[in-house]
Amino acid sequence: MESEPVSPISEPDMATSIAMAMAPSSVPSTPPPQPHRQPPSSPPLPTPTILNSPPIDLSLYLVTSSSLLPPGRTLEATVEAAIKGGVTVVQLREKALDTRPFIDLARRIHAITKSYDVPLLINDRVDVALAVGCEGVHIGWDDMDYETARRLLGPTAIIGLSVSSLEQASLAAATTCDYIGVGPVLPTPTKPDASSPLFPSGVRDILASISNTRPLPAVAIGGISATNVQSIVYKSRPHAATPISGIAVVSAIIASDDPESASSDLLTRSRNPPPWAHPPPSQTRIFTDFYLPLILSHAVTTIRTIKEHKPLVHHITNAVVKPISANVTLAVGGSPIMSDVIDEVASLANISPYSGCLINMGTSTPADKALYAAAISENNQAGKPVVFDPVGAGATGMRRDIVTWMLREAGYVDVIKGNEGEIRTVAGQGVQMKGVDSTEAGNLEEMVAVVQEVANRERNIVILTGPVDILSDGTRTVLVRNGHPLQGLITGAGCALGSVLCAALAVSREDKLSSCLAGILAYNIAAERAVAGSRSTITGDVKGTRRPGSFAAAFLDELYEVTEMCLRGEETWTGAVNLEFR
Ligand SMILES: Cc1ncc(COP(=O)(O)OP(=O)(O)O)c(N)n1
Ligand SMILES: Cc1nc(C(=O)O)sc1CCOP(=O)(O)O
Repeated sequence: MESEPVSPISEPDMATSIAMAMAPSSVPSTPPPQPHRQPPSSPPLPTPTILNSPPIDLSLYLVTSSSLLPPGRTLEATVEAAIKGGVTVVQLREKALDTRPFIDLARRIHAITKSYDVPLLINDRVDVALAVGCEGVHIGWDDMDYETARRLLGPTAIIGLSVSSLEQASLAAATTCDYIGVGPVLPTPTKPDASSPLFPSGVRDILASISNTRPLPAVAIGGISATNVQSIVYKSRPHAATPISGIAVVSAIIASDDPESASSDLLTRSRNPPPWAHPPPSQTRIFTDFYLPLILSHAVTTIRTIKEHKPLVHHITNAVVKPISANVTLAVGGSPIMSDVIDEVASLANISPYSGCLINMGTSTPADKALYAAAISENNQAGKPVVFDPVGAGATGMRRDIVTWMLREAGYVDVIKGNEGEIRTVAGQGVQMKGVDSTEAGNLEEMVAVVQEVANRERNIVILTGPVDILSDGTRTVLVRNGHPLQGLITGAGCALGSVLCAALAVSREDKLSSCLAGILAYNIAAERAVAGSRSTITGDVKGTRRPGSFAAAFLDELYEVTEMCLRGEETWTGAVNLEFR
């Protein structure tokens, strides 16, 4: 995250005494040690007549709430520990305090923040900020209006505004405020009167909406913790617009028994790209017809790597498809394990350098959410891929709720794979599925647009399976016109594709779209070969089929054959590939 310089404030001079009171504090001659903090990026302002505030480092913004302190801890000790851990701004937000004790507490906290050269802002109360002489305030839309606050506090004070909607973003951008607090990102018990959660995609829309008028420095706030911070920072980053400058938290630091470690952990995670992040487009394969030979050659290499590394595929899947999923995983060279035990997910995510987790919602109940959350979190932290199959997503309200929760709150899934009805549901369209099978038959161009939209929103890979499979990472899109209708007549053939995708990503994640394409191609060409009949490299037989029962067996055989060819470096099977790049 980059720290944005604050725009010049062109207010007229204010009453000197007020401005003096709000001038940034001077740095003590011998500041205490600051293990995680960088030196201030510009010297403190000598007089209040200078109209430019120094840049504020919003990287890790602590908002206080004494009511959340663990028993025996003081706010003073917590704030100091948090600053030592890397907090760059402190906001005193003490809703229960009357004016006199609020000012007393603010003076004590300011003495600490000043000694570390960290700005102290006061929540809502311009009068308290003036009384204490701290660096500024944070105000919402029910508090004193911005222009009055600016007039009282003077041009050099830091003033932040809350933003919960596009409308508030545009109002804030029309002021000379120094930053915005955008939230709540997720539901949070810390602020029961907060408006509806924005989720990372809402934060992204807000940042994008002001990017052409006034790209204000922004912190995301609400429900942010060590486990979700990377996902929030990653997913909230807009394309071609300034990303958030930092994160603001209350409970993740204030309620911690070790606020110094909690702060340094949050700062490290928020600054470092998550292990599952997409590489920039310049580092991924170019998807055009010209590069087809390279794309196919890479597909062969990916499948060969599955055979070589035998990745563990942790299936959290429905009972109906477990046998075919295990058989398909074995046929492509992976190692399947079926486990729905929450206590095992951490071990399974870390058991091997080559592993991944497939979450299939076929027979989900709300009680499974804890298992899904743990599996996603452990695999995210281990940098292992998660493939999500939202089976029957549009069939019932319960399934829709699980899907919404999975994508908004549970963490990051690398791939969402589903049929048309499922992907439309994930996109937020009010599709009513009759069961797990898609009854939609939309226009291809529109389906391509839906896939691209969800991939952009989730910043992951989205795969819509059907007569034509559509894959996209939001930037590159490819249509696969391979496969056979008999695949639709075998229970679990769709679900078991998730096993292959997971195995491919477990061994090759530098370009996730290419890895998924490799898995789909091997899978669909195997289906075509099962119907057409091919000469077995093992027995020499040629035997095709047009009936589902024998197709199931022939399909497994061909999947094995195709992937064994890859192991030998043979690319002939790719001659049947039929792709269209968009
Ligand atoms: C950094 C930051 N962003 C938003 C808020 C919310 O402020 P507000 O809308 O004034 O609500 P209360 O905090 O007063 O409940 C904030 N405090 N800090
Ligand atoms: C103070 C505040 N403002 C919010 C907003 O959406 O404007 S959410 C919030 C509370 C954030 O607390 P926690 O980090 O414990 O979830």
